Amino acid sequence: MALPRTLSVIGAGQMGVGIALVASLRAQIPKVLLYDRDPAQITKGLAFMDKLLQKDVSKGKISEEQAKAAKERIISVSHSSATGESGWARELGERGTDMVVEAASERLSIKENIFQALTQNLSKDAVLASNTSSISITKLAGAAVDGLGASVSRASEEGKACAGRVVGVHFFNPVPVMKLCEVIPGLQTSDATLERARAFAVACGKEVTTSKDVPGFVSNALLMPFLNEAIMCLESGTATRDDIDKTLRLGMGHPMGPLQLADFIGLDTCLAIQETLYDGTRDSKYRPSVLLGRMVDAGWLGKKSGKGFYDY
Ligand SMILES: NC(=O)c1ccc[n+]([C@@H]2O[C@H](COP(=O)([O-])OP(=O)(O)OC[C@H]3O[C@@H](n4cnc5c(N)ncnc54)[C@H](O)[C@@H]3O)[C@@H](O)[C@H]2O)c1
Repeated sequence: MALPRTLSVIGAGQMGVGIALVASLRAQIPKVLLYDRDPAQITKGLAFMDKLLQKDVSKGKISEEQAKAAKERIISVSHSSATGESGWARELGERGTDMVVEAASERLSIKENIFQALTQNLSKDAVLASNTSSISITKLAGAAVDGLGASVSRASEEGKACAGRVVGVHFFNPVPVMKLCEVIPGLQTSDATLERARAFAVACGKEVTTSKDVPGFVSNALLMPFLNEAIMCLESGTATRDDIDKTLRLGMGHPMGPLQLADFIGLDTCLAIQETLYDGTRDSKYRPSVLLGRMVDAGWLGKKSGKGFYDY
């Protein structure tokens, strides 16, 4: 199965940077374009990548040359280098993008706008993948068709072909370390797109599982209620932060406690996933804890902002 020659990663947060790195270092995609609407995120992301590559070199996992080649394959694209509202998408198209992995913030409206801009600017055969943790791939595929304009219906042949190239590729955090990629077909995803997504994940060094397009997919439909229960335990004073995390670490053998894990994922991302689970199922068991909402209101987003349940 052919791998992309030019991969574009949208969003240079903790996931986008990790995906760009494994695509370059492991899958050896010749060109990996990294775009974020916030140029500071790209600068921060590239510096973090350097640190990870140097760590691999010092441990003898890769050579200096491999690290240098991996770095050279990654090209940053920022708002300042692209003009107009969709200038970034035009630039990704002009540079020959044949696969995208969208890893922007977990908000439906953000992702819908991105997918619309992608169909307006990229070649018709480019695979459009999302790293979303919970948002419906079927919905994103619908948004991609809307990008073609009001005259193209979602059920027309053109609409079906466009939606058929949208797929979920859900990597885990930290991407260079975690061995799994969950692949999610939407209702419209073609078999060829699914195979290209799987081949890409395998080339990035991952084992692949497949989940149906349900809110949270398999992974977060199981993980998020667990994290939410831990936050509710803290909220109700059942135990302290340290005792909740210690219980799971030492009693159940988890590598980190649920509150620490929520901090690592990002509390805004956890809240967004829980809201998708709750809205998508209307099942009260998925209601996000009030404390989680308040922490996000306070801007305490976990490790990435320097404060969450722990200080960083
Ligand atoms: N954090 C995790 O553990 C984890 C795991 C698997 C999947 N995900 C998913 O990956 C995606 C990214 O998560 P993250 O943890 O990297 O978030 P993050 O907050 O670290 O990064 C998100 C990035 O998206 C950028 N962004 C926002 N809107 C944009 C736009 N319109 N165009 C371009 N860039 C935009 C932001 O500037 C930011 O750099 C989300 O969909 C999330 O659910 C996260």
